[in-house]
Amino acid sequence: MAVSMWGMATQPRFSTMSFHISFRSPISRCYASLSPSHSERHGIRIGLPSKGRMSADTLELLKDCQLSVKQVNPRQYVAEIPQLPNLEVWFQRPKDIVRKLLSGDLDLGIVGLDTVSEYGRGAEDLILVHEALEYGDCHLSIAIPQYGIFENINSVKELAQMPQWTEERPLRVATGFTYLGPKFMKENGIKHVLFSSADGALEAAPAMGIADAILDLVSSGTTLRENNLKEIEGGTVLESQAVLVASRKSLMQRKGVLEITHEILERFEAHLRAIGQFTVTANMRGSSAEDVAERVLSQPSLSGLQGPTISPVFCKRNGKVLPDYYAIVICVPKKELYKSVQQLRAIGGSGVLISQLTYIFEEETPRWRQLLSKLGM
Ligand SMILES: Nc1ncnc2c1ncn2[C@@H]1O[C@H](COP(=O)(O)OP(=O)(O)OP(=O)(O)O)[C@@H](O)[C@H]1O
Ligand SMILES: O=P(O)(O)OC[C@H]1O[C@H](OP(=O)(O)OP(=O)(O)O)[C@H](O)[C@@H]1O
Ligand SMILES: [Mg+2]
Repeated sequence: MAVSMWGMATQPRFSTMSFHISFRSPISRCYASLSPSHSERHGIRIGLPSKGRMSADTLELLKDCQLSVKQVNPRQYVAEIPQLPNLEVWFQRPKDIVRKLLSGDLDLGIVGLDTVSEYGRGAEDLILVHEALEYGDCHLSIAIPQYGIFENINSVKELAQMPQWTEERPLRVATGFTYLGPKFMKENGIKHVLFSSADGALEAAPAMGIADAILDLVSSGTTLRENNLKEIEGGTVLESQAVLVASRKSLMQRKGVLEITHEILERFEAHLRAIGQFTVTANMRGSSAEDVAERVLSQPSLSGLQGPTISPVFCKRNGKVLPDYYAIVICVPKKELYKSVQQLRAIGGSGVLISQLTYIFEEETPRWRQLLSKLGM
């Protein structure tokens, strides 16, 4: 057995093949005996991270989508979203959200893709409804020391080819990702690896002599740098960000889950599309709406998502109602904002008003189609 597991402290050795974490934790089994099982309960449940770096951003995303969570106090693990009265919110640790989706104790959840991949272990019952909620960005990566025998090692290939690793003395990797780690090594044909399960401050393991390398989440890279570790080419196991995940069984069988998922998905997509877009309105004189449109469209930063929308603003002159000037409305990406204002001014625009967009609803939610097709509908 090339890839195997060793315990860091007093844990016994495990081989990867025989190392299986039960999806149903003792806690969820205990809940199951106390509360109605998957088929018996009627409420629809979403699991949200109870703590950690995903927690605040998740609540903020929901709030931005007008789905504010009403939680009586931070230690209460059940809450509600008044806009979605049929939905129960349960605050759980990210890994428990995935475990409870699999055990049928939750229907929907928001966690990092890393957590879904590690604790979901490719289970068919888990469906990614939205795979890019645009926060919680990080990647799961192998890191090795910058010094000593690793000084000139810069890729996974070079790491694997080091003569130091043998069956008797394998490469020791400390990680909390005891499913994804061995899987990655196997897929990359890396022999003579021994994984140890550990959580928290993994970056200290090489300097302490406990491991040769680590496999952990990286976002800014500061922790690696501060501990004289480096990432290597080909060593990224997974790119991760927050995702909306659902139980296939719940979507297909539990009344109302599909409808609630549709509403949440529509709001998420419309909101995320709107982030970074502004509506810009301005006034412009011109002989006709077409004349104004031509001037607007001659500028590269003013073409908008669709449009521009140009409406006549009327006034009464000598008893006659006539178009006096035109109001222009366009959508502009945040990074183009100032350029757009300059271009509007250059073509005679005045009174430029800018407001942030909350939602952009398209005719159809692309991910909804994808979800239905994943469900075979
Ligand atoms: N730099 C980062 N380190 C760890 N996780 C990150 C980072 N950046 C984003 N994340 C995301 O945040 C998620 C939750 O991380 P967090 O450390 O808050 O909780 P946790 O690790 O599950 O809790 P605990 O460490 O107490 O077990 C990760 O699964 C990942 O998706
Ligand atoms: O690339 P960086 O921005 O430096 O972030 C990476 C670090 O953040 C996480 O630890 P966390 O803060 O969650 O502490 P933990 O080890 O207790 O989980 C992760 O396990 C890394 O150690
Ligand atoms: Mg952590």
